[in-house]
Amino acid sequence: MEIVILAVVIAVVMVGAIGGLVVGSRKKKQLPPAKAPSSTPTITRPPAEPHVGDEAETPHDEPRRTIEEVDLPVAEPSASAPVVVDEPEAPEAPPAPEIETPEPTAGRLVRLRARLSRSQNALGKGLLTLLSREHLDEDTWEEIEDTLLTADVGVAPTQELVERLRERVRVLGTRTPEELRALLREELLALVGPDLDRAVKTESGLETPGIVMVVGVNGTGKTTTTGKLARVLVADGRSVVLGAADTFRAAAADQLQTWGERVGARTVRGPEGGDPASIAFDAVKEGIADGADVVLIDTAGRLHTKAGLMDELGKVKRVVEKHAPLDEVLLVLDATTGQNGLVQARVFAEVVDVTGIVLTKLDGTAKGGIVVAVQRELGVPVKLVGLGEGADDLAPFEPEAFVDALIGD
Ligand SMILES: Nc1nc2c(ncn2[C@@H]2O[C@H](COP(=O)(O)OP(=O)(O)OP(=O)(O)O)[C@@H](O)[C@H]2O)c(=O)[nH]1
Repeated sequence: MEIVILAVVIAVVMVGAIGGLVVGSRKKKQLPPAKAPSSTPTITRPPAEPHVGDEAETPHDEPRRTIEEVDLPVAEPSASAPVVVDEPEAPEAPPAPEIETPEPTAGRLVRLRARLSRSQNALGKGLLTLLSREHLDEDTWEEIEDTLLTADVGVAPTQELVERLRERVRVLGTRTPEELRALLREELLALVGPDLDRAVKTESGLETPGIVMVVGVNGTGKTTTTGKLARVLVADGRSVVLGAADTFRAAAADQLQTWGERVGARTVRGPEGGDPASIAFDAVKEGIADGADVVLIDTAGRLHTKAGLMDELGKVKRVVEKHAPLDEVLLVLDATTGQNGLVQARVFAEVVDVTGIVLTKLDGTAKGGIVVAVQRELGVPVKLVGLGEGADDLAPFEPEAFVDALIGD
């Protein structure tokens, strides 16, 4: 019996102890949060990377906050953390080139006449001064002749001009400056050839586009001229395809393409060092497929003395003509090279039937007389003149405006 009583007492004590424990633990959970001791670090928003001008430290009088009072820090991309972007950003496309509106071609030579000032001073003004002398003796006529030769007019045209001037001055007798100017104008104009057909032929008259090929020795300005001509045509409302058959000079195709993009003209090009004839062929094919008005083919610069290169040019022409006949073969001559240009002209004309001449860099020379000489040499008219490096510095050649620019106002 005593044992039973003892067991009951132990049981009661144990139940009481367990109950107290449970209650105690519940009480602990319900306790208000203990105030954090001052040594406990508070979790605050991680300090942002300091910027120039930021305070170096958090102000000390700012009340400390407990963990419950602090908002979770908003995740901020740090310099070291990888930035996760939902969608990979597409690489930025290069901006589409802006299509330019080229200047109208009419009257360009008049606008650019100041660029002929070097020829004007050497040729036009020089002649007027000499002709205005009171006594036109043999020495003076010789000086007049020299002036013409120095300006690259060429021997035969110079002699013809001097003959005519002598005759007319003699008939005129006393001369006023106005009369002399008019006389010189007339004679220079007759020499330049006011009646030659100088239109760049870009209309084939067939279903196919007009085809123009641009040829010449190195560095005369073929690519630049092809680009400028594309602008002239676009300004006149024509659609143009460019053929970059200059596969010799690495940058030529890029250069041509840039010219084309500026006026919205497509460029057909091939691999560097590729076959120029096949690129020219493809360009015309593309022009036909596109229904373009004109295909302009730029060719590599080649020395007229290299037979292999000249044969290649003949091949380009023949291959293009499998599509349709060429409407225009423009020979680009650098006006500053003077008489050497005439030799080039002769050889190119033999190989590819040059139909028109482009005289470039007339802005940088006193030798404007080359216009006369080269036409005489080839029997082919100067159709365009380059008067600067600007995009619209290529002008249709107008004999009147040219002579007026030479002799000044
Ligand atoms: N001042 C002046 N410079 C010009 C004229 N035409 C072309 N040029 C410059 O002449 C240089 C040669 O021109 P390009 O068009 O590259 O010559 P290219 O004949 O195609 O040269 P290659 O392909 O190497 O034979 C460039 O710096 C042009 O800007 C012009 O009328 N006046």
